[in-house]
Amino acid sequence: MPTPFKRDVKTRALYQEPAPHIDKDNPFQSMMERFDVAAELLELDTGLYDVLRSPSRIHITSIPVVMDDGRLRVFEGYRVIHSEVLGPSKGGIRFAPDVHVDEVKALAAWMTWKCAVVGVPFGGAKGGVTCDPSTMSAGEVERLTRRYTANLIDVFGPDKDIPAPDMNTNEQVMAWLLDTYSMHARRTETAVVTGKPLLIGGSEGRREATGRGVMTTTLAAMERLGMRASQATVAVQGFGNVGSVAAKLLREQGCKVVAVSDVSGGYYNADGIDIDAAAAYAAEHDRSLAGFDGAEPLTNEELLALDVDVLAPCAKENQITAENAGDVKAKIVAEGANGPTTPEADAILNENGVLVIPDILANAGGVTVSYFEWVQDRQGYFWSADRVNRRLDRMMRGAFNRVYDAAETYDTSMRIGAYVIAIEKVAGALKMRGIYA
Ligand SMILES: NC(=O)C1=CN([C@@H]2O[C@H](COP(=O)(O)OP(=O)(O)OC[C@H]3O[C@@H](n4cnc5c(N)ncnc54)[C@H](OP(=O)(O)O)[C@@H]3O)[C@@H](O)[C@H]2O)C=CC1
Ligand SMILES: O=C(O)CCC(=O)C(=O)O
Repeated sequence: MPTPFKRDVKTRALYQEPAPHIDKDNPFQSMMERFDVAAELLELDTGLYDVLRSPSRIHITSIPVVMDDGRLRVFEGYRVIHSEVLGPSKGGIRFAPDVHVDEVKALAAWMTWKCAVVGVPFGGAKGGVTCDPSTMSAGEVERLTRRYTANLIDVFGPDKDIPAPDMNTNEQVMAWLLDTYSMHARRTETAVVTGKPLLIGGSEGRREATGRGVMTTTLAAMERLGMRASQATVAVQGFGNVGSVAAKLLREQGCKVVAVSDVSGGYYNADGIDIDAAAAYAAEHDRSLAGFDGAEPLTNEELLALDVDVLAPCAKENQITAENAGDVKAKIVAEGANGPTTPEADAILNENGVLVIPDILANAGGVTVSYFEWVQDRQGYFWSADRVNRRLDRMMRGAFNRVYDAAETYDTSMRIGAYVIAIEKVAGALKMRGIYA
């Protein structure tokens, strides 16, 4: 079995004096650590370095919402546009209690690199609102979404900035966003948002696209390592849009999915979990697996340390850390989530020969089908699920191979290989557009 790429250690701080303090839980710093390694490998011009590390614009907005009990509450919302160099900016919106501006900045930059890695003609953006939707009624979430959209009406637009779903947002939230934008525009503008319902211009395959990309890249990694899907065991952390679909599709490819989890904890069955039953259970229980009896309970920490072939973290940032990376026994880590592995954990996984399919590649299926959705909306011509999935698989395979080859060429990890491809592309476009003029 070939050894995964080893060299992934930053040796000197070329670009910043003094070297920045790295707060290991700050996603933007964690993104920058990887960016620095790739920039150094590319000997990136320091001026370009400064442009690429800085978000183009950060919008922060106060969102007053009348709650069901009549009280007025004010939520804080963000939209960070990291880059528009390759096209209109693109990226999801998340609603979560721990959303903060540094997280959204990191997620926006990851969108820029992700779009460049898979080759979709978008820049990067991300949005978020600090709120806990699990404690809010549908009416409260709708009012929050509509006010957030209205406050950012000049930011969004099919040729400017195009949102999509992320954690705790879904097709319904995208439908409210579309409707609010369209009310202000005085026309129905389907291409302003992706990940919306089929009935109002959504695409076949978008809901499953991120999990599908995780499946495709995992199979490509297995082939490179000489592993067979029919003999592989898998553990998936997070059972939302990304995790549940990745689990289902890997199961369909013959893998045995022995563990899944959500915030209620992990669920383990050595004979393989019935993913359809787990998904049906979660759908009936307010999205939660709590009480699912097709498996034994285990903690999320225990799930990460299971003796499986593939570990797919599909929940949130900073799950594989310096503290637990040494316990990871999987041969492949497929990052369905954004930023699930800290830089310190990366070094440990690399040292232990684990092949990490980085987030900006593994979870890029979502934005790829979002691109297809945007194209279809603009053409007013809609594709079959089969066409969407074939094109998605082709793009994800192509991107996987380019990243794998870049990692070999630079004798580095797939993560740094992916950053190298992305930075080269965005920096090349910047130069071509004459940023220095
Ligand atoms: N949706 C998309 O198209 C894309 C999403 N991503 C990324 O994938 C990740 C998941 O997004 P998505 O599936 O859309 O989000 P969802 O909100 O649909 O699902 C998130 C899942 O993670 C679980 N979870 C949250 N915290 C933990 C934890 N500490 N331990 C275990 N499970 C946890 C949630 O559990 P519970 O439901 O119980 O809260 C839920 O099952 C995020 O990082 C997102 O940025 C990346 C690309 C595209
Ligand atoms: O589909 C999109 O436009 C973006 C999805 C997203 O937010 C992500 O890839 O992290």
